[in-house]
Amino acid sequence: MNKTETKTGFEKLQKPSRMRTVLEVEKPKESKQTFKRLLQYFVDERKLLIGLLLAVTMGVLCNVYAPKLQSQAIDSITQGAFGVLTQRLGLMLAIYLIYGLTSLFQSRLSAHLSQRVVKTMRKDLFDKIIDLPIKYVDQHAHGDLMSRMTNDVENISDTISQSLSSLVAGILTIIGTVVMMFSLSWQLTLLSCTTVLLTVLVTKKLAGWMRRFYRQKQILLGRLNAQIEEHVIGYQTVVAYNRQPQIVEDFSLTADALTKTSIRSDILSGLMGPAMNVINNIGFVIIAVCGGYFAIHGMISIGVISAFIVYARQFGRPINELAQIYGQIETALAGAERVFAILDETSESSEGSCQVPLSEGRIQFENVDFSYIPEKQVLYDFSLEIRSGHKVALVGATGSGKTTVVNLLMRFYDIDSGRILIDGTDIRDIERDTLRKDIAIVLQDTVLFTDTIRNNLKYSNPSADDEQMRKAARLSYCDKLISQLPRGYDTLLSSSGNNLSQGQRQLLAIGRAFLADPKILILDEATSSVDTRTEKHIQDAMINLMKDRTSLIIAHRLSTIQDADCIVVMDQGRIAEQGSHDELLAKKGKYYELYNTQFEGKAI
Ligand SMILES: Nc1ncnc2c1ncn2[C@@H]1O[C@H](COP(=O)(O)OP(=O)(O)OP(=O)(O)O)[C@@H](O)[C@H]1O
Repeated sequence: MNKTETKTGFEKLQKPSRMRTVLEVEKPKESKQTFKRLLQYFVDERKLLIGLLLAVTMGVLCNVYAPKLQSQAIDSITQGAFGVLTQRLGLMLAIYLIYGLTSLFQSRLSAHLSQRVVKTMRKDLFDKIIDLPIKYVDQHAHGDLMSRMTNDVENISDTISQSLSSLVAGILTIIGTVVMMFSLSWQLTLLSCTTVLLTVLVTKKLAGWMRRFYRQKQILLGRLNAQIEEHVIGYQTVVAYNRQPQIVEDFSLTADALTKTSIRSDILSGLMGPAMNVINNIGFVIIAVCGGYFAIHGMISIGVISAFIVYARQFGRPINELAQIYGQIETALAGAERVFAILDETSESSEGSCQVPLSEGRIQFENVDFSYIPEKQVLYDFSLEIRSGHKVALVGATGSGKTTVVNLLMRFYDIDSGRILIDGTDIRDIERDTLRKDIAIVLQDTVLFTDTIRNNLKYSNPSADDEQMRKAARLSYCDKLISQLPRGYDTLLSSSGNNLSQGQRQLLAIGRAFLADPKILILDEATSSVDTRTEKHIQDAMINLMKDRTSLIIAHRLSTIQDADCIVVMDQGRIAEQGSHDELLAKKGKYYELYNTQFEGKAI
């Protein structure tokens, strides 16, 4: 096997990419700390936890005491004490019955406990993801976030339900068994304990490796999910460019790496059982040889040897189980680390204490500098004043920073320096919710949800009544379109509105913005061509919507913004010029160039 073949699939896949940066940033945390945090989720369910611990303790007591009774029963046969024998057998029967009942309780309680912990964890995670700054979501593959929410949490849940009672029972059984063994023969007990040392060493080594592979496995699973998600969403583009073979190849590459890592991880967990068996058998040999020797020399009775053989098995089984559980817990901890890494991200704070609704909708950008990533500045010394009720258009080549201006006004990102004021108040002093309540945004990539048209329209204002909703639909020219649908406002949009055309979706988005009744309006003019009739409807709807509101339009076609109060021409993050359409044409500068380019039918 050459050197490359010895690498895991995971290592081979470590190609430079944006994902890689993300993966490398998340260094594993202290497992003790992760364990403590995971434990806290259980402590919060203390009633169930205490119930489970009681049931487990009861079961262990029964299990540990039964062999002693067995030893006494055997010795009573050799001594001919049949009264004692019947009594011991009766007691053993009662103990096994109680053991059966506690096992039943244990499995029920542990199922409830694990599912409740997982539910809380999923909720925390979802609340967090919903609250994360746009910046974080932008920089992380969505499939990976989903993978943490589903696979990692599921793994923690499986581990909890399978291992928690075994873990507690195992520890208690070992303690109880050692006490009982000591009460029978301290010499044999000490000899049996030599195997424990061996077990601990082997377990620690194997579990460490398992955890490493699990981490790799989950990262690859996250990447696989991200690939699937991207290609399902962008399926049309994939098919249009005949990229199916390429994406199948990319998918296979990740899937192969995942398979290799999974096989290695499975082999390791499979090794745990046989390794423990070997160690146990060594323990049996020690008891058989030394126990026989002690019995011949009259140091212990036959009953004690029989009890020791049961105890040795009882002692070995939880050690075996603990060894395997330790491996599982290690992998669950690796999953928990990935979950906690998201929980530890700083939420988008609502900062700013001002909750007073915007009064006029006057916007001022003052010497704003901004960069998404430190080494690449996007806006330079950007200053602009938009008076209340005015209509301002941002134009400029692609990548010149138009969308960025909007992102900053919405506080999706915070500026590096300068100020943005609305009605004279710095937007950092306004509570985010208050700020966003008075700003509506209509993007060219309209987002609709798999829900009824009614709920999609009311998304911006759930308390609006049907009358207001119909009025908004009328003003946004989508009432006709809705009336032609089989169930009108109750028509269910399938897969996020894919059963509507892009133009129709945009009309609904305008209707939604109407219902929000905002002071400030942001319009991202659609670049995609829709039929002329729909385009006219969209334009008329936008004109209606802009009436008496401060509007900021990201314009792609200069023909639609000639009546704007001010046109701002952006060039590489700076304002190149600004003024009315006529003023800018007269200047014969950048705008004039752009206008002529479009007039000649070329793209800007
Ligand atoms: N999330 C992001 N992270 C890093 N850089 C970004 C991000 N979004 C945009 N940029 C960069 O910022 C610059 C300005 O982008 P912006 O989207 O504001 O341009 P635009 O004028 O709106 O372009 P278009 O007309 O194509 O929509 C571009 O160089 C772009 O690569």
